[in-house]
Amino acid sequence: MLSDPSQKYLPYPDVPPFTRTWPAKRVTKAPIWLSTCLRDGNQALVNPMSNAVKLDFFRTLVACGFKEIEVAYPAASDAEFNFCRTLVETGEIPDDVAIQVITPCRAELIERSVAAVTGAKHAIIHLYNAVSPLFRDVVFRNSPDETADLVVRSVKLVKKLTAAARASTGTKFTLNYCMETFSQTEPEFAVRLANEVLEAWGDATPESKVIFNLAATVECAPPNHYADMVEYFCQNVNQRDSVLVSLHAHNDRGTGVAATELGLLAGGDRVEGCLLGNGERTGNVDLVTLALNMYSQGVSPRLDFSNLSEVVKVVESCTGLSVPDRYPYAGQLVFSAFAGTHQDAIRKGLEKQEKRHARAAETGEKKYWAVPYIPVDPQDLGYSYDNLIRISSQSGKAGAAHLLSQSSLALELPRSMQTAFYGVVQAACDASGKELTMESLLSLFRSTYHLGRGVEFNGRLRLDSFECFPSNARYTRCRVGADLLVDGHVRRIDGEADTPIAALLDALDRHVNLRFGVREQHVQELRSHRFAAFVELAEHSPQATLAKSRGWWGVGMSADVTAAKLRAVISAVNGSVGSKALPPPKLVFRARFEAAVDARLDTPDMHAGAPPEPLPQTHVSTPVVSQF
Ligand SMILES: CC(=O)SCCNC(=O)CCNC(=O)[C@H](O)C(C)(C)COP(=O)(O)OP(=O)(O)OC[C@H]1O[C@@H](n2cnc3c(N)ncnc32)[C@H](O)[C@@H]1OP(=O)(O)O
Ligand SMILES: CC(C)C(=O)C(=O)O
Ligand SMILES: [Mg+2]
Repeated sequence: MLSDPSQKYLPYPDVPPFTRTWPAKRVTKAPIWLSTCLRDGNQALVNPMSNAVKLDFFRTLVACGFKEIEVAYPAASDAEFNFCRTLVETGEIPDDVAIQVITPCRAELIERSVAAVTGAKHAIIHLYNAVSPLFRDVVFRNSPDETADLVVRSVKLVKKLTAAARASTGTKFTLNYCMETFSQTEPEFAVRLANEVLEAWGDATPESKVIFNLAATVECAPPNHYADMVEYFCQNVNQRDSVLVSLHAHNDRGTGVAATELGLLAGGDRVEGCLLGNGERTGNVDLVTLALNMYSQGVSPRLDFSNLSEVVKVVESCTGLSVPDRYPYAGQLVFSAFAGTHQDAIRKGLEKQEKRHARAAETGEKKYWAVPYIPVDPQDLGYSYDNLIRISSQSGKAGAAHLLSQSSLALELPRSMQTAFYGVVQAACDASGKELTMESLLSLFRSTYHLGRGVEFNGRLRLDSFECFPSNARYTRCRVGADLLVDGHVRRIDGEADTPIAALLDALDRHVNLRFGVREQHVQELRSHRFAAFVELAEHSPQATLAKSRGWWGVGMSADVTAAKLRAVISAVNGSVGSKALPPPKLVFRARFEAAVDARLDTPDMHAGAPPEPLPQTHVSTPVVSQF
């Protein structure tokens, strides 16, 4: 049992009264982004990055579009200092990118930090000290006045050193003063410090602003509190138009992103954070999530994550950390649905959207994204739709049907066949307790419907070859003759009816003693002039009507539509016979039957050219011979 927290933890204090406006606002433009992956992120790693690795990371940040990058804590080590010098001296830094370095309020460390970046086109000196009561008391043992004095002295030193460096090299310097632990500091004191900094710096203007970094160094309150602190600061700091308010959230309560989003509503102009939320403890705020949250609201973040998996790879290999599967946007599983009703909605959403986009292309309207459960188009981030739907025991018929439609077979199963196949899929998933991959799904489909590799049947019954003829002069009846392999033995069968399917069923009845009726049938035109036929057969029995007796679906594919249908019949029959013993062949007066048919074909009408009526199911205007 947890102990009584009211005896141990203090809730966050109230912000002094002010006119709160942020709840009614919206973010309509991207902030200035500052990546601190190479500093705040790096200082939190078990094994900090080498300079070679940092350089790779730096290049990735530039490629993503960052214009401000914190590259080091130069006073920490020679390596950190040298990294800055390498960047400055080798021309690695694009002209439109400013590098930032951080320094505590200690004279010798400030000097080293300014020296580290002198010569760059634009450098930002990030000066920090913790200012909350706890830190003033415990770490610095300073009063508020002593704290302010330390800050003012340090700012003046930065000003002096940067002015000299600018005079000798032309480097443009910007001051970024960070109140470490800002979110736990008395709001009035934070404003006082900022105003003293503005005075000490002296020349903040709208063209050359001072940055105030308002750090939630440790996230100790809900995001609305951070937003209140930020808005209070924005409303009370002097020279607001000469100030850039920078947000620097950590994620101790898991709400770093929320705090930053609310902080932006509250007046934040700039955001500091790390790609994918690396950083001490639970990390810095994640810039990928923030940027893509903005993107999915129709606001350009002005950062490029169109190849997000590449960014993930770089971050993982540079930091040695791994991105969890459920991580927003970047995780392996975030664009995958396993649950049946989600899959159904996604499938319907994609279908409907395709039609909507086709109409929009004609009318010139915008092609908005609106797919249930998928807030952002995975293709925008460089992913395909291949993983959108994955099959497990939690999936439904729509999921398996979607996968089949996306598979190499490209089959669009009729709705009631989807339900039938779903039962098979569910049984397989239940038995294995695992995901059914696309490959396993295809092999389950092939074995269920007795489709061998390629086009061959692998059931007990197999059509080796068949002929289909019109059997009367009006083309309203046809005859099917076939070599049927039954358990490896060829039986010559033939039958007659008004469609090829019915004629084959007639032949099966006559020769194999199997009686079926057709409950449903569908034909799908596939790519490259091929057809898929789906047929549901039901056993004809004196006891049950067709509608009530058990059904078996079959599927057949061929370049010949009649062949596809007849194969579908045999596929369904194979499902029905399973391993049951087959009835012996019936005795047929074959010679007499054939003679009768031949006689009919030989009627004068046949040659006189009476206008033929199309057959109801298929056009068999000339004899079709299909070899399997
Ligand atoms: C929230 C953040 O991310 S802040 C950034 C933190 N990052 C780092 O610390 C990484 C790099 N740091 C380092 O390499 C080292 O800490 C150094 C080189 C900066 C300083 O090293 P040391 O001189 O050995 O000091 P140490 O690391 O023990 O720091 C503690 C001292 O710094 C003081 N200090 C801490 N922060 C600050 C600050 N912002 N400004 C001035 N002094 C500070 C402490 O009060 C303490 O002083 P004390 O020894 O007089 O009591
Ligand atoms: C020192 C500042 C910038 C910081 O990293 C923090 O407060 O979290
Ligand atoms: Mg930090």
